[in-house]
Amino acid sequence: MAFRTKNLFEKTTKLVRSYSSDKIYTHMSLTLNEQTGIATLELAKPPVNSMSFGFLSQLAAAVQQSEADKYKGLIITSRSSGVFSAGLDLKELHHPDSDRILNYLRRLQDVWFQLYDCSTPTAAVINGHSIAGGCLLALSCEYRVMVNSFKIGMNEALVGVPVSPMFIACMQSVIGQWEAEKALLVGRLFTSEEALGVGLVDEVVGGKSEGVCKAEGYLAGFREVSARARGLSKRYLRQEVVRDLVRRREEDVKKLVEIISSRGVQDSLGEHLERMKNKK
Ligand SMILES: CCCCCC/C=C\CC(=O)SCCNC(=O)CCNC(=O)[C@H](O)C(C)(C)COP(=O)(O)OP(=O)(O)OC[C@H]1O[C@@H](n2cnc3c(N)ncnc32)[C@H](O)[C@@H]1OP(=O)(O)O
Repeated sequence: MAFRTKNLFEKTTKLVRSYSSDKIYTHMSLTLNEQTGIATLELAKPPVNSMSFGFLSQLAAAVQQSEADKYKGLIITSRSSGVFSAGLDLKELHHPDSDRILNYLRRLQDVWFQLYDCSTPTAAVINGHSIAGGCLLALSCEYRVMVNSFKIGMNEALVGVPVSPMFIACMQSVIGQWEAEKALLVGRLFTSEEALGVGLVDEVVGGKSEGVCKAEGYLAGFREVSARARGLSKRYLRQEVVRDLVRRREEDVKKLVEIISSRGVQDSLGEHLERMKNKK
Protein backbone atom coordinates (compact mmCIF):
# COMPACT_ATOMS: atom_id res chain seq x y z
CA MET A 1 0.00 0.00 0.00
CA ALA A 2 1.42 3.40 -0.93
CA PHE A 3 0.94 6.29 1.45
CA ARG A 4 1.82 9.94 1.54
CA THR A 5 3.52 11.74 4.32
CA LYS A 6 1.90 14.57 6.19
CA ASN A 7 3.79 17.80 6.43
CA LEU A 8 4.37 17.79 10.16
CA PHE A 9 7.92 19.03 10.19
CA GLU A 10 9.50 21.90 12.08
CA LYS A 11 9.88 25.30 10.46
CA THR A 12 13.47 24.61 9.48
CA THR A 13 12.61 21.51 7.52
CA LYS A 14 11.05 21.30 4.14
CA LEU A 15 9.34 18.22 2.78
CA VAL A 16 10.67 17.94 -0.74
CA ARG A 17 7.77 16.26 -2.41
CA SER A 18 7.96 16.66 -6.12
CA TYR A 19 10.85 15.49 -8.19
CA SER A 20 9.22 16.18 -11.50
CA SER A 21 6.13 18.10 -12.42
CA ASP A 22 3.83 15.10 -12.35
CA LYS A 23 5.22 12.71 -9.72
CA ILE A 24 5.45 12.61 -5.96
CA TYR A 25 7.23 10.34 -3.55
CA THR A 26 4.79 7.70 -2.35
CA HIS A 27 7.25 5.10 -1.04
CA MET A 28 9.55 7.49 0.82
CA SER A 29 9.79 11.06 1.99
CA LEU A 30 12.65 13.46 1.41
CA THR A 31 12.97 16.19 4.02
CA LEU A 32 15.53 18.96 3.90
CA ASN A 33 16.76 20.63 7.08
CA GLU A 34 17.30 24.13 5.75
CA GLN A 35 19.58 25.06 8.64
CA THR A 36 22.09 22.29 8.08
CA GLY A 37 21.48 21.60 4.38
CA ILE A 38 21.22 17.89 5.25
CA ALA A 39 18.28 15.95 3.81
CA THR A 40 16.74 12.81 5.26
CA LEU A 41 15.30 10.20 2.97
CA GLU A 42 12.93 8.07 4.99
CA LEU A 43 11.89 4.84 3.31
CA ALA A 44 8.18 4.31 3.81
CA LYS A 45 6.84 1.38 1.83
CA PRO A 46 5.12 -0.91 4.32
CA PRO A 47 5.50 -3.54 5.43
CA VAL A 48 9.20 -4.11 4.65
CA ASN A 49 10.42 -1.45 2.18
CA SER A 50 10.78 -4.08 -0.54
CA MET A 51 12.32 -2.58 -3.65
CA SER A 52 9.65 -2.64 -6.30
CA PHE A 53 10.15 -0.94 -9.67
CA GLY A 54 8.38 2.17 -8.38
CA PHE A 55 10.45 2.21 -5.18
CA LEU A 56 13.70 2.08 -7.18
CA SER A 57 12.51 4.90 -9.45
CA GLN A 58 11.75 7.12 -6.47
CA LEU A 59 15.06 6.28 -4.84
CA ALA A 60 16.85 7.29 -8.05
CA ALA A 61 14.91 10.55 -8.17
CA ALA A 62 15.75 11.37 -4.55
CA VAL A 63 19.46 10.78 -5.09
CA GLN A 64 19.36 12.89 -8.26
CA GLN A 65 17.62 15.63 -6.36
CA SER A 66 20.22 15.59 -3.59
CA GLU A 67 22.94 16.14 -6.21
CA ALA A 68 21.06 18.72 -8.24
CA ASP A 69 20.13 20.78 -5.17
CA LYS A 70 23.63 20.36 -3.70
CA TYR A 71 22.51 19.07 -0.31
CA LYS A 72 25.26 19.06 2.30
CA GLY A 73 24.41 15.47 3.07
CA LEU A 74 21.85 12.73 2.61
CA ILE A 75 20.75 10.40 5.41
CA ILE A 76 18.87 7.27 4.40
CA THR A 77 16.73 5.61 7.05
CA SER A 78 13.38 3.85 7.43
CA ARG A 79 10.05 4.92 8.81
CA SER A 80 9.46 1.35 10.00
CA SER A 81 10.83 0.55 13.42
CA GLY A 82 11.70 -3.04 12.51
CA VAL A 83 12.87 -3.12 8.91
CA PHE A 84 15.31 -0.90 7.02
CA SER A 85 14.70 -2.83 3.79
CA ALA A 86 13.98 -6.46 2.88
CA GLY A 87 15.80 -5.96 -0.43
CA LEU A 88 14.52 -6.58 -3.91
CA ASP A 89 10.84 -7.27 -4.25
CA LEU A 90 10.74 -11.04 -4.47
CA LYS A 91 7.50 -10.79 -6.46
CA GLU A 92 9.44 -9.01 -9.21
CA LEU A 93 11.87 -11.95 -9.35
CA HIS A 94 9.34 -14.80 -9.15
CA HIS A 95 7.79 -15.87 -12.49
CA PRO A 96 9.03 -12.71 -14.17
CA ASP A 97 7.99 -11.34 -17.51
CA SER A 98 11.21 -11.28 -19.55
CA ASP A 99 11.10 -7.60 -20.58
CA ARG A 100 9.99 -6.41 -17.17
CA ILE A 101 12.74 -8.27 -15.25
CA LEU A 102 15.36 -6.92 -17.65
CA ASN A 103 14.13 -3.37 -17.12
CA TYR A 104 13.76 -3.92 -13.39
CA LEU A 105 17.36 -5.09 -12.96
CA ARG A 106 18.58 -2.28 -15.23
CA ARG A 107 16.76 0.17 -13.00
CA LEU A 108 18.48 -1.38 -9.97
CA GLN A 109 21.84 -0.92 -11.67
CA ASP A 110 21.03 2.72 -12.49
CA VAL A 111 20.05 3.50 -8.89
CA TRP A 112 23.13 1.82 -7.53
CA PHE A 113 25.45 3.71 -9.89
CA GLN A 114 23.77 6.97 -8.96
CA LEU A 115 24.02 6.44 -5.23
CA TYR A 116 27.45 4.84 -5.11
CA ASP A 117 28.94 7.46 -7.40
CA CYS A 118 27.11 10.54 -6.11
CA SER A 119 29.17 13.45 -4.83
CA THR A 120 26.71 14.19 -2.00
CA PRO A 121 27.98 12.91 1.37
CA THR A 122 25.78 9.94 2.33
CA ALA A 123 25.03 8.06 5.55
CA ALA A 124 22.65 5.21 6.36
CA VAL A 125 20.86 4.92 9.68
CA ILE A 126 19.93 1.24 9.64
CA ASN A 127 17.07 1.12 12.11
CA GLY A 128 15.84 -2.37 11.25
CA HIS A 129 16.70 -5.54 9.34
CA SER A 130 18.61 -4.86 6.17
CA ILE A 131 18.63 -7.80 3.80
CA ALA A 132 20.30 -8.34 0.40
CA GLY A 133 19.31 -5.26 -1.68
CA GLY A 134 18.71 -3.46 1.64
CA CYS A 135 22.28 -4.23 2.64
CA LEU A 136 23.48 -3.03 -0.78
CA LEU A 137 21.68 0.26 -0.21
CA ALA A 138 23.39 0.76 3.16
CA LEU A 139 26.79 -0.30 1.83
CA SER A 140 26.56 2.19 -1.02
CA CYS A 141 26.51 5.02 1.49
CA GLU A 142 29.76 6.26 2.98
CA TYR A 143 28.92 5.77 6.62
CA ARG A 144 26.63 3.34 8.43
CA VAL A 145 25.10 3.51 11.89
CA MET A 146 22.99 0.54 12.92
CA VAL A 147 20.48 0.21 15.72
CA ASN A 148 21.22 -2.80 17.93
CA SER A 149 19.56 -6.22 17.73
CA PHE A 150 18.78 -6.30 14.00
CA LYS A 151 20.19 -8.35 11.12
CA ILE A 152 22.13 -7.22 8.09
CA GLY A 153 23.68 -9.10 5.20
CA MET A 154 23.24 -10.63 1.77
CA ASN A 155 21.22 -13.85 1.97
CA GLU A 156 21.15 -14.69 -1.75
CA ALA A 157 22.79 -18.08 -1.11
CA LEU A 158 19.79 -19.01 1.06
CA VAL A 159 17.30 -17.67 -1.48
CA GLY A 160 19.00 -19.71 -4.22
CA VAL A 161 20.02 -16.68 -6.30
CA PRO A 162 23.67 -15.96 -7.17
CA VAL A 163 25.12 -12.82 -5.61
CA SER A 164 25.53 -10.34 -8.42
CA PRO A 165 28.90 -8.64 -9.15
CA MET A 166 27.53 -5.27 -8.02
CA PHE A 167 26.60 -6.66 -4.60
CA ILE A 168 29.92 -8.47 -4.31
CA ALA A 169 31.96 -5.39 -5.21
CA CYS A 170 30.17 -3.35 -2.58
CA MET A 171 30.60 -5.94 0.15
CA GLN A 172 34.29 -6.48 -0.74
CA SER A 173 35.01 -2.77 -0.70
CA VAL A 174 33.65 -2.45 2.83
CA ILE A 175 34.73 -5.66 4.61
CA GLY A 176 37.47 -7.03 2.34
CA GLN A 177 37.76 -10.14 0.20
CA TRP A 178 38.04 -12.84 2.85
CA GLU A 179 35.21 -11.67 5.09
CA ALA A 180 33.04 -11.09 1.99
CA GLU A 181 33.71 -14.62 0.73
CA LYS A 182 32.91 -16.18 4.10
CA ALA A 183 29.67 -14.23 4.37
CA LEU A 184 28.37 -14.32 0.81
CA LEU A 185 28.95 -17.99 0.08
CA VAL A 186 26.62 -18.98 2.93
CA GLY A 187 24.27 -16.00 2.82
CA ARG A 188 25.26 -14.91 6.31
CA LEU A 189 23.12 -12.38 8.13
CA PHE A 190 25.07 -10.52 10.84
CA THR A 191 23.59 -9.15 14.03
CA SER A 192 24.23 -5.43 14.48
CA GLU A 193 27.02 -6.24 16.92
CA GLU A 194 28.64 -8.81 14.59
CA ALA A 195 28.37 -6.32 11.72
CA LEU A 196 30.32 -3.80 13.78
CA GLY A 197 32.95 -6.47 14.45
CA VAL A 198 33.67 -7.07 10.74
CA GLY A 199 33.36 -3.40 9.77
CA LEU A 200 30.11 -3.82 7.87
CA VAL A 201 28.76 -0.90 9.92
CA ASP A 202 30.67 1.92 11.60
CA GLU A 203 28.67 2.27 14.80
CA VAL A 204 25.94 0.51 16.74
CA VAL A 205 23.46 2.63 18.68
CA GLY A 206 20.47 2.13 20.95
CA GLY A 207 17.84 3.82 18.79
CA LYS A 208 17.04 5.70 15.61
CA SER A 209 17.36 9.24 16.99
CA GLU A 210 20.80 8.46 18.38
CA GLY A 211 21.69 7.02 14.97
CA VAL A 212 20.51 10.15 13.18
CA CYS A 213 22.66 12.29 15.54
CA LYS A 214 25.72 10.16 14.74
CA ALA A 215 25.01 10.41 11.00
CA GLU A 216 24.60 14.19 11.26
CA GLY A 217 27.91 14.30 13.13
CA TYR A 218 29.62 12.40 10.32
CA LEU A 219 28.14 14.71 7.68
CA ALA A 220 28.92 17.86 9.69
CA GLY A 221 32.58 16.81 9.59
CA PHE A 222 32.65 18.04 5.97
CA ARG A 223 31.50 21.59 6.77
CA GLU A 224 34.98 23.03 6.39
CA VAL A 225 35.87 20.91 3.38
CA SER A 226 35.48 22.04 -0.24
CA ALA A 227 32.39 20.24 -1.54
CA ARG A 228 33.82 20.11 -5.04
CA ALA A 229 37.18 18.66 -3.98
CA ARG A 230 35.43 16.21 -1.67
CA GLY A 231 32.99 15.09 -4.36
CA LEU A 232 35.78 14.53 -6.88
CA SER A 233 37.91 12.65 -4.35
CA LYS A 234 35.00 10.35 -3.56
CA ARG A 235 34.54 9.66 -7.27
CA TYR A 236 38.26 8.94 -7.73
CA LEU A 237 38.23 6.64 -4.71
CA ARG A 238 35.28 4.69 -6.11
CA GLN A 239 36.06 4.90 -9.82
CA GLU A 240 37.74 1.54 -10.22
CA VAL A 241 34.69 -0.34 -8.93
CA VAL A 242 32.30 1.83 -10.96
CA ARG A 243 34.28 1.58 -14.22
CA ASP A 244 34.45 -2.18 -14.13
CA LEU A 245 30.74 -2.56 -13.39
CA VAL A 246 29.73 0.02 -16.01
CA ARG A 247 31.81 -1.78 -18.62
CA ARG A 248 30.15 -5.11 -17.91
CA ARG A 249 26.68 -3.94 -16.90
CA GLU A 250 24.77 -5.19 -19.95
CA GLU A 251 26.56 -8.52 -19.93
CA ASP A 252 25.84 -8.91 -16.17
CA VAL A 253 22.19 -8.00 -16.40
CA LYS A 254 21.48 -10.36 -19.31
CA LYS A 255 23.28 -13.22 -17.57
CA LEU A 256 21.35 -12.58 -14.34
CA VAL A 257 18.02 -12.53 -16.15
CA GLU A 258 18.91 -15.87 -17.71
CA ILE A 259 19.88 -17.33 -14.31
CA ILE A 260 16.91 -15.89 -12.41
CA SER A 261 14.50 -17.16 -15.07
CA SER A 262 15.91 -20.71 -14.91
CA ARG A 263 13.75 -23.48 -13.49
CA GLY A 264 16.07 -24.20 -10.54
CA VAL A 265 16.23 -20.57 -9.34
CA GLN A 266 12.48 -20.12 -9.82
CA ASP A 267 11.85 -23.23 -7.71
CA SER A 268 14.15 -21.89 -4.95
CA LEU A 269 12.45 -18.49 -5.02
CA GLY A 270 9.05 -20.19 -4.78
CA GLU A 271 10.23 -22.19 -1.74
CA HIS A 272 11.65 -19.04 -0.12
CA LEU A 273 8.33 -17.21 -0.60
CA GLU A 274 6.47 -20.23 0.79
CA ARG A 275 8.73 -20.32 3.88
CA MET A 276 8.01 -16.65 4.51
CA LYS A 277 4.27 -17.26 4.21
CA ASN A 278 4.41 -20.23 6.59
CA LYS A 279 6.49 -18.62 9.29
CA LYS A 280 3.37 -16.99 10.73
C1 LIG B 1 21.81 -6.54 -11.78
C2 LIG B 1 21.63 -6.89 -10.35
C3 LIG B 1 20.86 -8.16 -10.13
C4 LIG B 1 20.67 -8.44 -8.71
C5 LIG B 1 19.98 -9.72 -8.41
C6 LIG B 1 19.74 -9.69 -6.95
C7 LIG B 1 19.05 -10.81 -6.39
C8 LIG B 1 18.60 -10.79 -5.12
C9 LIG B 1 18.74 -9.65 -4.20
C10 LIG B 1 17.60 -9.47 -3.22
O1 LIG B 1 17.49 -8.43 -2.63
S1 LIG B 1 16.47 -10.75 -3.07
C11 LIG B 1 15.52 -10.30 -1.64
C12 LIG B 1 16.04 -11.00 -0.46
N1 LIG B 1 15.32 -10.61 0.71
C13 LIG B 1 14.80 -11.48 1.56
O2 LIG B 1 14.92 -12.67 1.42
C14 LIG B 1 14.08 -10.87 2.74
C15 LIG B 1 12.95 -11.72 3.13
N2 LIG B 1 12.23 -11.10 4.22
C16 LIG B 1 12.53 -11.31 5.52
O3 LIG B 1 13.47 -11.99 5.87
C17 LIG B 1 11.61 -10.70 6.53
O4 LIG B 1 10.45 -10.30 5.85
C18 LIG B 1 12.20 -9.48 7.27
C19 LIG B 1 12.75 -8.44 6.31
C20 LIG B 1 13.30 -9.94 8.22
C21 LIG B 1 11.07 -8.80 8.10
O5 LIG B 1 10.46 -9.76 8.92
P1 LIG B 1 9.02 -9.46 9.53
O6 LIG B 1 8.70 -10.62 10.42
O7 LIG B 1 8.99 -8.09 10.07
O8 LIG B 1 8.03 -9.42 8.27
P2 LIG B 1 7.44 -10.66 7.45
O9 LIG B 1 6.21 -11.14 8.14
O10 LIG B 1 8.48 -11.66 7.14
O11 LIG B 1 7.06 -9.95 6.07
C22 LIG B 1 5.95 -9.08 5.97
C23 LIG B 1 5.39 -9.17 4.57
O12 LIG B 1 6.38 -8.71 3.65
C24 LIG B 1 6.63 -9.70 2.66
N3 LIG B 1 8.05 -9.63 2.25
C25 LIG B 1 9.10 -9.75 3.04
N4 LIG B 1 10.23 -9.59 2.33
C26 LIG B 1 9.86 -9.35 1.05
C27 LIG B 1 10.58 -9.09 -0.15
N5 LIG B 1 11.91 -9.04 -0.21
N6 LIG B 1 9.87 -8.91 -1.27
C28 LIG B 1 8.53 -8.94 -1.26
N7 LIG B 1 7.77 -9.18 -0.15
C29 LIG B 1 8.45 -9.37 1.00
C30 LIG B 1 6.31 -11.02 3.37
O13 LIG B 1 6.04 -12.03 2.43
C31 LIG B 1 5.10 -10.62 4.16
O14 LIG B 1 4.00 -10.59 3.25
P3 LIG B 1 2.54 -11.06 3.71
O15 LIG B 1 2.67 -12.50 4.13
O16 LIG B 1 2.18 -10.17 4.86
O17 LIG B 1 1.70 -10.85 2.50
